[in-house]
Amino acid sequence: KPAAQFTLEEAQAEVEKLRKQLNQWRLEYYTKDAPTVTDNVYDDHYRDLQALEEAYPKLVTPDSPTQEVGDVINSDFAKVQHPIPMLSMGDVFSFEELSEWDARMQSNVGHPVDYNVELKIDGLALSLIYENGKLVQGSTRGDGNVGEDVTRNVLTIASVPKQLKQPLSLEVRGECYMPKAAFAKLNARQETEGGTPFANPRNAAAGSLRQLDAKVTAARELDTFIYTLIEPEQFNVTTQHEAIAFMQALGFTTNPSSEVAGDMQAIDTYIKKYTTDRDALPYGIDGIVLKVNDLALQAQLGNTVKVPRWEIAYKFPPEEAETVIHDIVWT
Ligand SMILES: NC(=O)c1cnc(OC2CCCC2)nc1N
Repeated sequence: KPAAQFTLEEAQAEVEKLRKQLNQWRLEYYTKDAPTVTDNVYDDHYRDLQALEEAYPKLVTPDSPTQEVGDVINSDFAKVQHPIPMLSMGDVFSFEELSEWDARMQSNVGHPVDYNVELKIDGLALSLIYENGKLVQGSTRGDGNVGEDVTRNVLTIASVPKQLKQPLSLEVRGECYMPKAAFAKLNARQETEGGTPFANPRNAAAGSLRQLDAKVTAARELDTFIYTLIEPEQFNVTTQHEAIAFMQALGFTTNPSSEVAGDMQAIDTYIKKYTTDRDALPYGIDGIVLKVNDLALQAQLGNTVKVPRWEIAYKFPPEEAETVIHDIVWT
């Protein structure tokens, strides 16, 4: 029932129940990568707690999941400070909202803006740092400022170049994901060996990358799509589309489906294409990402505390989780 219909006592009891339940689910999700509920169930309970905390602010406690930013850091990993924060993305859930975002951008900037449109790979964010072309560090996003050092695990991922084609010192970021076929094989093996099957490829990728034993990671057939070049001006790269080509030329795996779009018509076509093609892709996507293509303009627009102003994610409606898992694992 709506938060406003709760008395303070009822709200107190409900908030405590929701907080305990959500923190238990967070623990499963972030430290054991084996959640017992789907993301939608988690999100619904989270929104109920948020509504009650808004109605009764004095019920908010520091340990409430609404007060925590980003991933829970697994203390077994060494910590890594990200020199440039790894931000998450604002997201919209309809083409209309996306068009409104675009309209605000165009009026903000005062002239037509080109976007680089990319598939939103459903994995976990990864940072890779190279010195003179040699991979020296791999890390997770963590809370955006402090992540986990997963270098040993990253060295076992075939698509991560250990040595770049040029002896450059740079940082790139991208998505670590588990291809659908690898996910099906893994869950089938989990079933036969009495392990816990993973709910979806994203959880499987997170659980596989954030393994303390790199040999386990090596067996999980993880893959990557790299999409961000840090400090591109150092390499005279001026657009996001160019940055992807530059990183591909160095040996990184980049997603072949990114393209420059000059208007919402082109973006609508892209969204329709990948809404249709989604199930046929060999990897999971949960939407598309629009980025201002001109990197100088991105820098000018800057970021809010949590998300860049120059990009937005359009999220597809959640597909029937059971159907997806059923298609992949048991047919
Ligand atoms: N999951 C993806 O495929 C994806 C995620 N993030 C980004 O961009 C970063 C750049 C700064 C904040 C988000 N691009 C993507 N394609």
